[in-house]
Amino acid sequence: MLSMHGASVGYGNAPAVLREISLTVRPGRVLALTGSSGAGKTTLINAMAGLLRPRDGTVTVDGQPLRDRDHAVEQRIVLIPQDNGLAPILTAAENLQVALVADGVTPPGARRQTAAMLDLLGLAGQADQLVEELSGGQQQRTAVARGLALRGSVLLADEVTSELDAGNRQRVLELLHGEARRGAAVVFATHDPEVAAACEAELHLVEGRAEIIRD
Ligand SMILES: Nc1ncnc2c1ncn2[C@@H]1O[C@H](COP(=O)(O)OP(=O)(O)OP(=O)(O)O)[C@@H](O)[C@H]1O
Repeated sequence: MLSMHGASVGYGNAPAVLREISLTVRPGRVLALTGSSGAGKTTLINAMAGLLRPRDGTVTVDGQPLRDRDHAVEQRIVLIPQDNGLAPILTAAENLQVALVADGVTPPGARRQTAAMLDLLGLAGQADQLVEELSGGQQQRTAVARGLALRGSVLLADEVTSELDAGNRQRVLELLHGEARRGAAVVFATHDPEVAAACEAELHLVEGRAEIIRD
């Protein structure tokens, strides 16, 4: 269980972007994180991913303070970042295989799981293409495929449908809900009100504070 208690998060000496944030990310649910551009969605996701340490308050995972990104990875907190985080000079398939092997999957197992996951995202034909040669939406789906393949206990998805057409957006949304049904706690930052409305819970960021819209 990932929780924040009274957390303030910011960069350098600038005033905090987020103040007194308290939330719990529950297994089995998709929490939509909404707010206008610059409201702090990525900042909040990065704090939950262990990439940013709160100035005040705490981020805890199963009751233990989250130390850093390595600790988050150990706790199976998977991040699909806004800029996709893929290695551009590897193929789509290699990006998944490298992540799976690093996670302890055998190479043949990683190849099988990669093929199945890329197929699920409609990318079977792009498996052997370099990421830098894929379209923005194909890269975004590759990043989603990699994030899903890692089967996290917490899945943090930062604006992962922004470049997708309606059909693929729906497909990714269904897959994120599928992760929740598997038992993961899913957090999904989005600008899209329709996408947010399809999530069980919603947290809206405004002026550095978090308002619970649905819980
Ligand atoms: N690395 C950084 N250094 C300093 N300030 C930053 C950094 N990253 C973000 N910020 C600032 O933090 C605030 C929140 O940014 P953030 O990216 O979290 O918003 P967001 O809600 O994810 O926006 P968007 O929807 O446009 O992606 C902004 O004012 C931004 O300028």
